[in-house]
Amino acid sequence: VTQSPVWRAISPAQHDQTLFEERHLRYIHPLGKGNFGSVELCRYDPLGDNTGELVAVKKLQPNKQSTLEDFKKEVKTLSILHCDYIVKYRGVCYSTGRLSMSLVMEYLPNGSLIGYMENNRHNVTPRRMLLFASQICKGMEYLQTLRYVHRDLAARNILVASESLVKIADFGLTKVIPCDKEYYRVTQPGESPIFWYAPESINESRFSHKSDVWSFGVVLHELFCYCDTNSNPKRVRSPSISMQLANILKNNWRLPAPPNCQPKVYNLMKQCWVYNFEERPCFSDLGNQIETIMQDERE
Ligand SMILES: N#CCCn1cc(-c2nc(Nc3ccc(C4CCNCC4)cc3)nc3c2CCN3)cn1
Repeated sequence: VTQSPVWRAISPAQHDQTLFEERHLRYIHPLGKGNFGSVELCRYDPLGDNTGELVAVKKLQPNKQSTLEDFKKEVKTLSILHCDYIVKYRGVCYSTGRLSMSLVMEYLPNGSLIGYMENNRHNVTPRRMLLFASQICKGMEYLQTLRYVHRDLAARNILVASESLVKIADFGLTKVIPCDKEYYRVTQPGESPIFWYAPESINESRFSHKSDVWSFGVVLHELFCYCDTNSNPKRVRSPSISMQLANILKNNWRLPAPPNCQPKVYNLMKQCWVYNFEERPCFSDLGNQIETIMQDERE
């Protein structure tokens, strides 16, 4: 019966837009490294005439930390997220032979916020930074409605879709908070980006929407420093660094205000960095405060 014309016309495999055939996925060049994998620019060109669309493809790089299971969870997570401020899932590509798969996503031509801010330092105004911040806030608010904790909110994981739109990406560390708890405890901390971590995440590997708020404060700081890592180095490697960082945070040391940063904006950062996570604002509070500052902000 499968050979009859009716069956052939509607066989789902042919019309499953989320299934990308490896033979039509043309590699172009690398785009970056995420959690658990590298991201490459490809053209999906089934007609073979270069009219196919550009896509960003994340290939799993299995190593001690990341397994196919983790990657499948990342794919599943991204596939159910539908928000203007979150990078769009396009589908998967199963590689023949090798027991591996790739995640296919929309390609955002301007790259990550880091490179964008460094290259456009002179024409990004504080007002535009606040627009980007409010969009990240909205994306995080959406994630929170689904009980997702991103756990790796950082400028390197924010992508620039256009000069007026940014999107959250890299859900490799994202976890769902169980229904009976308000936080997620991680067993193996792995390669932790501790300079974006809240104190409870450093000390107890405890992650919640409020620890994402702390990281959002660090992203705000990165934004208002034009992602210039010289002004505030945020990636230092040493065995005792997490203990030292935990102590200075406990003693209320915080990142200094970025140069020429309005007090109202630095005040937002400091709210995100309140030691006790219960006293930190939620993303909707932050979003409202940012909108208010934007209205007061004269261009
Ligand atoms: N997040 C996260 C960490 C992992 N990661 C994700 C991407 C990614 N990049 C792009 N686009 C992209 C990236 C770089 C450039 C240039 C910048 C100048 N220098 C040369 C390269 C251009 C455009 N689009 C994407 C993605 C994922 C979904 N869509 C890259 N790294």
